[in-house]
Amino acid sequence: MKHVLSIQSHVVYGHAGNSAAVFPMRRLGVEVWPVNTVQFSNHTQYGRWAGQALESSQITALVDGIAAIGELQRCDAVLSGYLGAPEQAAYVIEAVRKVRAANPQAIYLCDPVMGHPEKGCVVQPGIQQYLVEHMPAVADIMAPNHLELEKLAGRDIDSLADALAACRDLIARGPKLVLVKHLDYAGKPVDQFEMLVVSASEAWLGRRPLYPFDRQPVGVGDLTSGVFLARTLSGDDVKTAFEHTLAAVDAVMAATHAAGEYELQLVAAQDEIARPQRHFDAIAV
Ligand SMILES: Nc1ncnc2c1ncn2[C@@H]1O[C@H](COP(=O)(O)OP(=O)(O)O)[C@@H](O)[C@H]1O
Ligand SMILES: Cc1ncc(COP(=O)(O)O)c(C=O)c1O
Ligand SMILES: [Mg+2]
Repeated sequence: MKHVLSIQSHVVYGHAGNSAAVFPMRRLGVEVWPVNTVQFSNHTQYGRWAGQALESSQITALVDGIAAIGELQRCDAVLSGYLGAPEQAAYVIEAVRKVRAANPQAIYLCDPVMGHPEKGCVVQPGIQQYLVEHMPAVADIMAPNHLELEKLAGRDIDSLADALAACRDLIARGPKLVLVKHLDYAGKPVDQFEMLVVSASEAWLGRRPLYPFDRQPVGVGDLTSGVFLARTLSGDDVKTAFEHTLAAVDAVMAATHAAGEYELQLVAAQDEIARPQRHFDAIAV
């Protein structure tokens, strides 16, 4: 059994952050230790929410608590996502350091959630800058969306070639692998949703259907990075983990669209998260 320390948001209603990633990872056979950076009534794209951020030092206190019962060396990976305050980022790095000290094989997947003002994804000021400056040197895997890759690269990405170059530049700064959870550029097939995964020696493009939602569901990125990490820990190579992620996330999006729902239908689609019926071949690029 693999164990993931997952440091992300918690929403009471619906699915984003840990509330989008923990159940799928468990459904994929991975044990998850959730640390909640915020506890909100609902995700921020509703435009209003109740709740608050966790005191930053609690991240260290909770990790120390696991070490104190002698279990931290069982941690195989740290996953971080939505943060509630810029101060939390340094504590995430501290948690990674402690986990690696307890288990030198442990990996760190950083989903650099930066927010998207136009879409209504609200992230506190200062978080973006910290993620750009500090996380590439610490993370083994980074999982940006298109906008986050542009911020990490410090330039616009207008083509697949641009995206590949940005991923390779990012790899030169630290991570061994970059998963672009959402790629968007002029000329992309209009009815397809694209993802990309890049290492120093390989690059795969993935396509899955784009569904015509009235309101775009939230938490897709968090689901994507969680599934990819769970499959990677289970022993998949990069291509296999990527193809499983494409298919599992597609199954959730298809179920959500078919149900006419705004929140991700993770429970309804749970069997397909574990064993998707459709398969999407990754394309070598
Ligand atoms: N198959 C799909 N069909 C339609 N929309 C999708 C599909 N998959 C994801 N999306 C939407 O694409 C957007 C991706 O969000 P973005 O912020 O770019 O990245 P991420 O969620 O990866 O952080 C979300 O609004 C999500 O609802
Ligand atoms: C509380 C919370 N967590 C996480 C996210 C990130 O969601 P996504 O996976 O769509 O990037 C959001 C986006 O609005 C959010 O409000
Ligand atoms: Mg995201």
